[in-house]
Amino acid sequence: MITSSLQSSSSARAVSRRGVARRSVRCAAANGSNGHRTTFHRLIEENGCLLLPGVYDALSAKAAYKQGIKAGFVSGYAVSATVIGEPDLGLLTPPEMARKAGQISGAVPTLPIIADADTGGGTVLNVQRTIRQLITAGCKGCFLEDQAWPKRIGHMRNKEVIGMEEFAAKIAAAREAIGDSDFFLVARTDARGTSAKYGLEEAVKRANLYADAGADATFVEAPRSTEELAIIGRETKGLRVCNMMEGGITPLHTPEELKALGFHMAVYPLAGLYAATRALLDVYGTLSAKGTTRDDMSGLAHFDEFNDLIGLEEKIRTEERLSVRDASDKLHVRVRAPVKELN
Ligand SMILES: C[C@@](O)(CC(=O)O)C(=O)O
Ligand SMILES: [Mg+2]
Repeated sequence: MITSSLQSSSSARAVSRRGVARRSVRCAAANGSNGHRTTFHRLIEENGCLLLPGVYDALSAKAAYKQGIKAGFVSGYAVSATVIGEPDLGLLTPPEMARKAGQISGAVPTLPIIADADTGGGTVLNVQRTIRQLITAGCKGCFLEDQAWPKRIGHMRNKEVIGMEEFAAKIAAAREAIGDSDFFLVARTDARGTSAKYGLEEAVKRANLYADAGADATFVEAPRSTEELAIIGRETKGLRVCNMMEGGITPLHTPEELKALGFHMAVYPLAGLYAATRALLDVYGTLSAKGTTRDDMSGLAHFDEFNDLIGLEEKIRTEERLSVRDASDKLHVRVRAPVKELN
């Protein structure tokens, strides 16, 4: 049976012995693991259960923000697919993720983002470098997972996890790298999905150890039923993340339903990617078959709608404010009048 007494397992004690401070249970989103309040603690407090759709580039982030989304998840699965055209099997590198996250936060600074740090890229040293790169890129948090290399998609078979103490040390390393930065650390365990080897009990045990090691929230990946979600909501400490992947193992729920089950963040990592992919397949199929889109443009954004989304008018106004037109109506950079010399 799963009970919270698992929290005092010998593994947890071993990590504490190594100097990782034991944290008290955080029922509400009041403060971060090191006592300070991050953007994501505030957002969770304001929203109860924060909806976090996946965004994978500047455009998808702009679309999400325009539709009233308050925060985004930069999905490793989606960035791997869109940047290098590869499945989410650890081929995307941490600097590639940081670069994409930086483009997103630069384009939509009003949309706080949490990036997928996957396994952190190697040892505790790689984890610290990855965290610092994500902070520099403007991210407000990350997910770090305990999968063994090579990592796999959370809802795939044949996953492996590293030792729980080894991963707790990575969480402690991440916490140290975060310092006082406004950065929310989510510890993910993939133990539930390791077929015959481990089950939900192991995943709960790991989540609690990772909370003790310094994570702001925990994320048990790939629960198989609403009953399992309820167990995670009851048996794990502190703030909890839930992954809602269309076509995955876990039944889909709204943030309100997940809140009632004890969760604080509802991630829909692939909804945008899958919607865009459907639209691309459809329009290229139409072009391939008919050679034109003129008969049906219902699946396309309108010219004006698109230009509005990416802020064309505002850029034109800025350009005009900072430029002058010559006699032939060409724009030139406005040159400041020379400062009058004082004698
Ligand atoms: C959430 C995810 O990590 C996919 C997964 O492994 O479940 C992502 O990259 O979107
Ligand atoms: Mg991922």
